[in-house]
Amino acid sequence: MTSALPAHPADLAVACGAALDDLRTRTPLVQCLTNEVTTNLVANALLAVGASPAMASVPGEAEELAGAAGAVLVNLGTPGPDQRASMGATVAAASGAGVPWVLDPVAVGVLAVRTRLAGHLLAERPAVVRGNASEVRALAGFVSAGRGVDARDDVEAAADAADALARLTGGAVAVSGPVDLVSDARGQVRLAVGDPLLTAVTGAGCALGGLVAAFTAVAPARTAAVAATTALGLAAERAARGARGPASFQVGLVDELYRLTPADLAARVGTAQQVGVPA
Ligand SMILES: Nc1ncnc2c1ncn2[C@@H]1O[C@H](COP(=O)(O)OP(=O)(O)O)[C@@H](O)[C@H]1O
Ligand SMILES: Cc1ncsc1CCOP(=O)(O)O
Repeated sequence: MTSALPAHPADLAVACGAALDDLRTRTPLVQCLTNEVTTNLVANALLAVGASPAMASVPGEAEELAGAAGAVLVNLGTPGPDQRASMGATVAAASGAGVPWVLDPVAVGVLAVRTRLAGHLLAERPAVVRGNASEVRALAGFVSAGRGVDARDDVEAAADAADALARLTGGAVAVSGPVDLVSDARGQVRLAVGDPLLTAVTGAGCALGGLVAAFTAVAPARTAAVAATTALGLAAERAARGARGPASFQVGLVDELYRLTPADLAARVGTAQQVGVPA
């Protein structure tokens, strides 16, 4: 982690732009234990912002790579036997080596095996938890309306859960939705950014988890969460303009992540931030 934690909204915008610049210069290795549905989109999103993705799930190799990576992503979307056997050692190796790791608790609260697994993994204190509102509520022990991988709770209904999780981990928690929320010990940031087409392709949330991980390699947790959320959201806004539907939108999304500049990102972080708690 390199940049200082920014205090003011304008400082946060500048820090996010600087983080994208750092990412493109340093091309950090991001070791991903992620699901088999969306792994290609996650890898391409990471490449598009300048990171170097590696999906190594085999027990032994997974933790070996985690200790040498710039950041680690653990996404619980399809936790098969290899991943279940390697996740604990992978996050322990990351924590032991001072490598930040991100937990994406896909469908936690809906399915028992991954809900238990997520509870164990939390003990290794992820730098960022990135989930939708239902997942964040469930992970924090709140009653959740989640069904499958999609949220059935509003982002604002997960605000207290996000704060509680952030206190537990000492890191940041990013709740995705129409207006995203990032919580850490210093408070909450709300970001009005993105396009509804993000909900029409599978893997937008997973790609966001990957991007958050990439940014944690070069920036503190809150800056990383805000930068990744805004990068994906801005790319989506631009991709939506030329899209004929979800498939061309997904192609355009990767193109727009690739074309994003630090100045673009800093400017959109500036305009995306919402002041005050919505009624
Ligand atoms: N209605 C919406 N309008 C604009 N952006 C959205 C909307 N819903 C979700 N997003 C964005 O889509 C991305 C994935 O969020 P989400 O769909 O909540 O994740 P998940 O796939 O984990 O359920 C985030 O960047 C979020 O900001
Ligand atoms: C459909 C599905 N099933 C298990 S993982 C997965 C992908 C979920 O991706 P996202 O929540 O990012 O759309």
